[in-house]
Amino acid sequence: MATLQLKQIAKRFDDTEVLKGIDLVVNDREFVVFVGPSGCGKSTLLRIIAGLESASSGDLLVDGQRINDVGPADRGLAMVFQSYALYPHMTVEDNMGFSLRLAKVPKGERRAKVREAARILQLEPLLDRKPKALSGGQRQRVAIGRAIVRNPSIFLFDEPLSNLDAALRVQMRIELARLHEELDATMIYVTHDQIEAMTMADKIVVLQAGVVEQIGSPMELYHHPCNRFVAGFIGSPKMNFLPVEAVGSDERGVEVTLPGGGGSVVPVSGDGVVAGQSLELGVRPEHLLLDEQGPLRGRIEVIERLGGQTSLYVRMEDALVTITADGDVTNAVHDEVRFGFEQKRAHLFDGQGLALQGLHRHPLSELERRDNRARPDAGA
Ligand SMILES: Nc1ncnc2c1ncn2[C@@H]1O[C@H](COP(=O)(O)OP(=O)(O)OP(=O)(O)O)[C@@H](O)[C@H]1O
Repeated sequence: MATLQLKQIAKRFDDTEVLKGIDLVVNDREFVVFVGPSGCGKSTLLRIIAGLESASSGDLLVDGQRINDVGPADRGLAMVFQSYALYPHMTVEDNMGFSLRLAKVPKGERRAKVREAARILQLEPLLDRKPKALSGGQRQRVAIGRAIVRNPSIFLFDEPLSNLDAALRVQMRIELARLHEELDATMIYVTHDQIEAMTMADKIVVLQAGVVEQIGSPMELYHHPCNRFVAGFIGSPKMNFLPVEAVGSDERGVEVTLPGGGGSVVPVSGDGVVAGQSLELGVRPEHLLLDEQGPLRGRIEVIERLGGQTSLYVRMEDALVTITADGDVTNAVHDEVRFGFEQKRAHLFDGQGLALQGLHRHPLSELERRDNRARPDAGA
């Protein structure tokens, strides 16, 4: 059992406040990913959890016990770093067993634990090798093995895949997901890569400038981003944003004037919206649809064919939008195209960048329901 709770964690380096009161619950066996742009404070937050950095204020609790003053070695956590930090003169087996040797674990027991971790990570044939005779992915697995042998209550990963090439990152992502299943452990994972966050997390924590922007399951964040930042950060290719003007609102939603003069009703709550108000329409590339009758128009600037699907980059009057189309779409660069969008999948953001609340929410999965119950702040 390991539940981690952060209460109002803040961190200052001299005059700079890099974490501004973080509240978070990481439930037992959850895979939680901290994601956000460079410098948002995610590594600092992980290092505070690990005990490598102290919080300026706030409380950290593991299973209800305050651990702020407990040293890093005694927190029952194990951290895997981006730089693998393996000892070059030691074999894989000795690298993996090193912390156990320091802890004076008897040799037989040490060997058994290392062998078991090597089995889980498929490193058995490599136990006698030195790190320099390993590939990047194999070194990273050894670094993970070093954490596994310590049988931590919580695993902490700090961008562990960023030194690997794209293909290996995909493979390691799958292995980490499998590892999470097999070990049934609580894991906290830091990345700036929203695809890693989407594919691995039970729960994503989106950070920006030391503040939590939103916490939710991957699909919760995809369907219901609470603001423009989260909407633009989660999802690939990125969400498109278009300036629109409110005409009015009723029970169907908010009616807006689109760029080019067409109109549309977006099924979101119009509370507080006044006629003439400037808003932003957010539509994901996969929800923009080529349609000769569509209310939007532009000229294709670039076409990216990925095989199964094609990205069209379309220049509108004052925006460049991305449309995800069929792989076999026959359009060419410079074509004028018309397109529309799925209204029920569109978002509207006010002048502060806050999302107007959707009238028709997608049904939550069982996981999301459980997740929301566990979060006292998760009302809507
Ligand atoms: N020891 C330190 N002294 C002063 N400032 C620091 C220190 N460590 C981090 N910072 C600052 O704190 C902020 C957050 O850093 P942090 O490394 O947590 O960001 P991050 O989100 O992990 O970014 P990245 O993805 O680039 O690693 C940055 O502005 C950084 O410059």
